[in-house]
Amino acid sequence: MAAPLAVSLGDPAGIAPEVIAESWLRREEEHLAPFFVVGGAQVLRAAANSRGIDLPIVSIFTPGEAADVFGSALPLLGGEDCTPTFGEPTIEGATLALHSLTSATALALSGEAGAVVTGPIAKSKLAEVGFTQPGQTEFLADACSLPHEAAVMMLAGPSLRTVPLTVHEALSAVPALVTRDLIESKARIVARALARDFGLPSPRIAVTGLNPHAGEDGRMGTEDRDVIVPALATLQAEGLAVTGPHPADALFAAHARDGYDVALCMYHDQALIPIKTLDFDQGVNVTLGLPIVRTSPDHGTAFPIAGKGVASPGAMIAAIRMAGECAARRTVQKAA
Ligand SMILES: NC(=O)c1ccc[n+]([C@@H]2O[C@H](COP(=O)([O-])OP(=O)(O)OC[C@H]3O[C@@H](n4cnc5c(N)ncnc54)[C@H](O)[C@@H]3O)[C@@H](O)[C@H]2O)c1
Ligand SMILES: N[C@H](C(=O)O)[C@H](O)COP(=O)(O)O
Repeated sequence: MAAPLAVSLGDPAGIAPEVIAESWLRREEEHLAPFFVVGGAQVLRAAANSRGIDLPIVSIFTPGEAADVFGSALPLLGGEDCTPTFGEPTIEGATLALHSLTSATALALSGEAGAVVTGPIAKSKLAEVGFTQPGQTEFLADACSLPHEAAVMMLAGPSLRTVPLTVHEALSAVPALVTRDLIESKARIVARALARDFGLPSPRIAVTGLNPHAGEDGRMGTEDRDVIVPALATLQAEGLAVTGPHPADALFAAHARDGYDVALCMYHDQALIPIKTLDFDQGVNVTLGLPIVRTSPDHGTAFPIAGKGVASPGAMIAAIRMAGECAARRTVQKAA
């Protein structure tokens, strides 16, 4: 049995508290592994109330107590809290979000938690309280003493998996960042992770072109011909099932998606638009390459709809489910 999952609160002014509450409410029908939340009791209660949920919360003092509580109440670890201000992010709330993320990550690293599921944070708000990384992915890399490039973001839904080669970078900076080394290193991490955590021993990796029509033989940009093609040749020589560079505009059609297990895309929106178009309410942001399991819903804080009872809990439920599945698989692997 894997250890319970640690769920970080996310920005308390966003929708994370309410979708976490809804996830606990649906724990049986959604077959969710036991989880506990780190901090934010009054925020969670207020968020639940905004959806008409009378949320039973029980404080636990160690993660090990979570499983016994989970069937009748939401286990909560840690007493840090803040005043609920739905839709209005505050410094107090950002501080709580950062402390919750830090504690949840530490519990996963110690093995007391089987995984960390991160509630969405607002990067710009967290930067005001000392968060220096581009996102939670890089925060987790630092916590695991890994270089940022070793932590690979994958978005996974029922229809599609995508990985952005470059992530939170200005579009103008992307062409220079598309290098053979980055393509080769991320493809290797993806291949290893899909074998380890997703039961795909030889995953088919479709790599997109950077330019329209994958450069049209160099007539619309040369990165595809001069950078991506050689990188793929190197990976193919190593035995990885990589193909491309594929024209990105046709790669996400239903018939095309049957031909690969994951699409390695050149930049953030090239990877995230299709997954959030096809599977928004079931999309999971999973970090590959870490010694711990980390997932997050594909959405953000959604401040404008926080506390209004309209946020879908689907992606948070999917993130918790995937974390439980990956944690259970790693527990079996360790025991073997
Ligand atoms: N997992 C994460 O930590 C994560 C993911 C994406 C964005 N963010 C952060 O969140 C903040 C807002 O980002 P954004 O506006 O680009 O993205 P967002 O996902 O917060 O919102 C995009 C749109 O989707 C809607 N939406 C989001 N989640 C929804 C849900 N569960 N149900 C119904 N509608 C939903 C929002 O109302 C909005 O219209 C930013 O600071 C960004 O950095 C965090
Ligand atoms: N790029 C992610 C998305 O749009 O879903 C989001 O910003 C989360 O990134 P981190 O998990 O690195 O914070």
